[in-house]
Amino acid sequence: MNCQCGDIVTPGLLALFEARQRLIDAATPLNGVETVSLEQAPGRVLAEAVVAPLDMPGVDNSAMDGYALRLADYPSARQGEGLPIVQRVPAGAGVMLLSQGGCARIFTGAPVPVGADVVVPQERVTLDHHGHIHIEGTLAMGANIRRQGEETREGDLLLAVGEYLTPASIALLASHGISDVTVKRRLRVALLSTGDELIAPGARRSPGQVFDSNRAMLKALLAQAQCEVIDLGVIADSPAPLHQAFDDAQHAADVLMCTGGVSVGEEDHVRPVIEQRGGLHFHGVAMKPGKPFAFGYLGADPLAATPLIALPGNPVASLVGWQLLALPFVHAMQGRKVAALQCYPIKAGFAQRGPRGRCELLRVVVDGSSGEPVATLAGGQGSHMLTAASQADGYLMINPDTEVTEGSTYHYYPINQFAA
Ligand SMILES: Nc1nc2c(c(=O)[nH]1)N[C@H]1C(S)=C(S)[C@@H](COP(=O)(O)OP(=O)(O)OC[C@H]3O[C@@H](n4cnc5c(N)ncnc54)[C@H](O)[C@@H]3O)O[C@H]1N2
Ligand code: MOO
Repeated sequence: MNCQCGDIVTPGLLALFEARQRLIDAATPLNGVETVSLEQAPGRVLAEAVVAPLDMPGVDNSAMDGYALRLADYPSARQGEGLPIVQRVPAGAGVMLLSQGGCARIFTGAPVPVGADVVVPQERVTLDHHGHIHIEGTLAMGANIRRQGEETREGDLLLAVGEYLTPASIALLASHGISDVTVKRRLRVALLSTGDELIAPGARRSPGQVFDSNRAMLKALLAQAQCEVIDLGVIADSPAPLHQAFDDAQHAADVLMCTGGVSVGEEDHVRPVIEQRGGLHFHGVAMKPGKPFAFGYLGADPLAATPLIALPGNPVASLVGWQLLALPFVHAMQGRKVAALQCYPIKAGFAQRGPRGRCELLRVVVDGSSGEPVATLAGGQGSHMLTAASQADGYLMINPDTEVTEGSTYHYYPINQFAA
């Protein structure tokens, strides 16, 4: 499905998906690499391709607890006197040779003795008082044998450069005996909040003060994205401390991320300071929430400069700006393949006035209990309201100047796609 939203937007604002693409295109993948153990590897990005050092499985082995035999001996096991059990092969045993005229008791994962060409599960076998096996039903050549190299052959590509290491890919590496991998080094992100009203969670709040929830959220999101965070704390709403903090970040980090002070009021100093220390690629995206998002750089030469992402202060605007715009940029910087956005059509269980000149991401919960899934609002939709954002299953994307009518279908973006 084409996960887009309308691009006829308020003049001066960049269309959401164009902004996303410009961020991805502007990212320069990291060069540094490091070797880490599999325990440290989940979530990291492969810097070197991994090829299979050996065949998988290593030998022909049984897929069932049962009996290994020659298919040629099947008639006597079916109708005649049965087949004597001449061997026992537990998992971990070496490769044996099947004695003539007999079968081997075998267990799942154990090497199939040379000479046996079929394994019959024990549920289809009865034992007579001589200890011979008798088989129910038919047998096919090779049944229940997992062949050496049927999954991978020595030298096959297991994982390509740029793969993000999931628990399943870690298991794939471990199953091939690989204990460490070469990954991209972590992206160093300097993070700061701006705002004279901000205080730390845990402090006592006076009227007019606001707890700095954005920095807590962004630290969690950056950690989830495997970034190393350089926490520059809260910076006052005035140009001099911002200059100082940007200067520190420019030399210590791969990317600077800040939140707040990026809108148009005279207390919003982020944009002018960026312009004095480098420049802006764009400022203002046709999305609701998240409109004042800015992407710029610190340094004279845009190609050698430190990229800067300025997220809006309103907490949900900051969250959505991270998920749709900053995260793909981080992935591209990490040398990771940037996944296409996932969305699918879903019915709205409510009506509401549509957004003006911006794509709106409504925070919704999805109820599938009556058969067809229906999206309802997760709570208040103000961009300062974290309650709905914390409860939402996903976003319903509403095109600019489009009303939401109950029973109509809209693009739904599950939130869990932004977790990895
Ligand atoms: N005249 C206009 N005013 C505003 C516009 C506009 O286009 N014209 N845009 C609005 C939109 S949309 C947003 S979003 C906000 C974003 O403004 P800023 O990025 O400059 O953010 P602040 O003004 O600093 O703060 C806005 C709001 O968010 C709270 N905040 C800020 N930082 C944090 C933090 N770290 N943790 C929690 N909450 C934070 C702050 O206290 C304010 O309530 O601008 C609109 N205004
Ligand atoms: O974009 Mo603002 O984020 O609407 O509140």
